[in-house]
Amino acid sequence: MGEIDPAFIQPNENRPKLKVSEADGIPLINLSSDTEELVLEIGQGCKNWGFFQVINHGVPLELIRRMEKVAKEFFDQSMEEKKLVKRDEVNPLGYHDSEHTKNVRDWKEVFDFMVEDPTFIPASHEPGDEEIRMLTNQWPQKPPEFREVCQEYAREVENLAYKLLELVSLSLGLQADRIHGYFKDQTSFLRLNHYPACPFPELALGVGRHKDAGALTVLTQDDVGGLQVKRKSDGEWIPVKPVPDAFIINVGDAIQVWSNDRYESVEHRVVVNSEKERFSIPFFFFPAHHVMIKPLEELVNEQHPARYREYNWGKFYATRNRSDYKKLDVENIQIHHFRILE
Ligand SMILES: O=C(O)CCC(=O)C(=O)O
Ligand SMILES: [Fe+2]
Repeated sequence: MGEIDPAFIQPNENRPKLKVSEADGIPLINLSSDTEELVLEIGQGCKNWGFFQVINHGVPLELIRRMEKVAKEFFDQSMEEKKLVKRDEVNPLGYHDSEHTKNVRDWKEVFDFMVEDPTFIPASHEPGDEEIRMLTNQWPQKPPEFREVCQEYAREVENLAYKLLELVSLSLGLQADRIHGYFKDQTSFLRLNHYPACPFPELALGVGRHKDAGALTVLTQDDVGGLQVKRKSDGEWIPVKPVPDAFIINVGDAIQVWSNDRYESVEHRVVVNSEKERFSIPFFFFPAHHVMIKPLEELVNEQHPARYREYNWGKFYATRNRSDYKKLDVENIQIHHFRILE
């Protein structure tokens, strides 16, 4: 490992400082507290950080262990084996190792699967193209229990995501189930991330700075650390401390728009290190492709005029994804493209 492939090199302004402050303000919330208290704490986490962690979340800990085990076993296999379930132009699901964030290659390999099988999404990002495509998962033969564990894990984390969605809705003064309907025929997916040790941790990132596009992300990480969040108060990159058995939750762009900017989708990134590999498993909670996203009426009034024009979720996501398969010279679509200027 002498030279780094230039595709991985971050532009100067995005390179990580490897010494970071130990500051910690990201709330840790005990989900077994009573609802009133939870709503308050979650509202504060969403408002102040866009991130919080939860414990006593109801996802069986032994299932998380089994999930971590099959993820590690899968990635430990030879490239030849992993490529048997490689993503391609036809099927974007399965294994891949060449994702780009903002046109720089991420130092990671991943395995993706949809929560609903099949899932329906727009065939292309082209605004005029109404064709719909059906996505189906592809599963590796090895390890043998991989598929079953992944599916069981997905159902449990999905339940947690709905519970969190209710709490977030209540914290915005909405009915608990106000946003539920948008997730019928959801386009949610799970990703297993493996960040190998990297000889150039000052030049590359596991995932470049980005915001999550969907509603919520529910992530489990191992004890290595590396996820950093851009602190709202001063723009500093703050590490999200690994807490055993906790899930890290963050608000995505869809919640920012639905909430009419009461909550913001916060930038984050993953730094890698030269000694340890790292594993993480995000669940991206995404609405159905046909959902039009716009500020919720209840949150629009004279003091808070609508800040966004409506946009179609499926097309937004298809456009965002256009640049992560191959390096493409396109601007990443962001919700600010739909912002209504005052
Ligand atoms: O691995 C992590 O901790 C976060 C990954 C992430 O932000 C993403 O995949 O969107
Ligand atoms: Fe993310």
